[in-house]
Amino acid sequence: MLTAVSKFRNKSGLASTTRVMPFFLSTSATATATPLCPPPSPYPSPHFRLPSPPRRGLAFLAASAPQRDLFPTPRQAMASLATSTAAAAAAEVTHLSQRDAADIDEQLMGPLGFSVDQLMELAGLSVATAVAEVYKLSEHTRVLIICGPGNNGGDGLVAARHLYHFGYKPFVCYPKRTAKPLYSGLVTQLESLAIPFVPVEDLPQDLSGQYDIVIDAMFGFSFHGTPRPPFDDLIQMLVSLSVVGDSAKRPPIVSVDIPSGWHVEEGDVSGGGIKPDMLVSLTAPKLCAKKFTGPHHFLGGRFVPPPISSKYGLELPPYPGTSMCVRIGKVPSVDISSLRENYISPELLENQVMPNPFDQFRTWFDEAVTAGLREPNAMALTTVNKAGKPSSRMVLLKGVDKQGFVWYTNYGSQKAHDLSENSNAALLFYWNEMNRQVILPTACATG
Ligand SMILES: NC(=O)C1=CN([C@@H]2O[C@H](COP(=O)(O)OP(=O)(O)OC[C@H]3O[C@@H](n4cnc5c(N)ncnc54)[C@H](OP(=O)(O)O)[C@@H]3O)[C@@H](O)[C@H]2O)[C@H](O)CC1
Ligand SMILES: [K+]
Repeated sequence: MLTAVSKFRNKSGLASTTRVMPFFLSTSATATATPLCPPPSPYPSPHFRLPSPPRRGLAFLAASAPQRDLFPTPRQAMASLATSTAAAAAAEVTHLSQRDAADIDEQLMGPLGFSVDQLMELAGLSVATAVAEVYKLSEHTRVLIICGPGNNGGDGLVAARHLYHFGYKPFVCYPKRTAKPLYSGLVTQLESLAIPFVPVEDLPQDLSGQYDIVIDAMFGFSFHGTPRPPFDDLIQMLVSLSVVGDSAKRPPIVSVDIPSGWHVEEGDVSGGGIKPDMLVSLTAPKLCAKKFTGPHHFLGGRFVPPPISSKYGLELPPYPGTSMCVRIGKVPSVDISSLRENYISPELLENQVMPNPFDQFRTWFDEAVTAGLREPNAMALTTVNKAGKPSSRMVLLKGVDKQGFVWYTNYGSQKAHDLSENSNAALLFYWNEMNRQVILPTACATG
């Protein structure tokens, strides 16, 4: 029997300690082969249910389906904040003419000292990270990248390499290869990764069965006129793909910089062009992007120096943190029931955990810190008032030892008030990235 401790601060700032009543620890981690938690069902229960308390003491759960709606990770919260901030700024984003896009390119690679390889690498990396942000590896693995003869095609080749390293399985269709060292080098890099190059004639007319994502890297801002073979047929293939009604049943189309075949400024003039699900604009969106109606519009190419921004009066959203891409435009409304993740962590058996739950907690906590998780000491504290009404909030663990878990609050807080009326409380640590959570149902007492 051990004790959890909470320290309370009074309003004058003086800390006093709250002794938490004893709680029981499971010391029965015997060598049975019973999983502590079964593999989760991929289908969430239609009913909201509070987790049933574990047998006694600390419960260590691995690979368990998290209660996402109740408990977003700090990273998710950050991402959604960045997303909504960017969406608010979307109205202000500058759209470039074809001429300005080409001018900017020339200046970057002239007086501003960039090389095309460098810019292409950053552009392709942006595309790969944007794709990975929207289309999770757990549900989209096979990526077909159709590359054109120019730099847009080069971006596609670079993206293919990064997607490979992110764990995707890329396939490249590159029918008109450009005989320059930059492009042949990119091809060699992909060949060294055994990424298949698929001839146009080997592509199935209906791409839905073989690929989970199709990346259109055929033409960018230098496209003009109407598409010539073999790109005319390839574009038609993507057009037929996008008319399949149910977007969940076909691979999404991701266009790099410009939906290929669209007029760079006017957009899909005939109305019979590609309708991409996602557009990754590079440097700044081109005028045609105003006609993009798909759910995901991202900006990539995080390399614009101030002389370019000021010369062209560029209004662009800030990139969050170290990200290579940022969402612009409307944030799509999410079908909450479709949010699920496949958990592939190994099961956790009773005979794999330490006999002393505090030792096990400390090991997992240290692993969470070492893994670089943000605020691994954040925990949900649930208290219950005398009327039996529960309330939860996030608090920070300030210490742990064999006497218990320590956090701070002041006497005036609701949690302190609840605890003074009712000593029942629960703590929950949730380390999403490690597929782990620790639950402590316990009784607290001030001291
Ligand atoms: N600063 C940036 O944002 C950067 C963007 N990058 C990417 O580069 C493209 C622009 O690349 P560019 O090489 O200038 O142009 P395209 O990729 O659009 O393609 C030009 C080739 O396409 C041929 N073409 C043009 N029209 C047609 C057509 N109707 N049918 C068939 N082929 C066509 C063209 O041949 P031509 O003989 O007609 O001249 C070229 O071979 C930009 O959009 C970004 O994706 C950089 O990677 C980094 C910097
Ligand atoms: K494109």
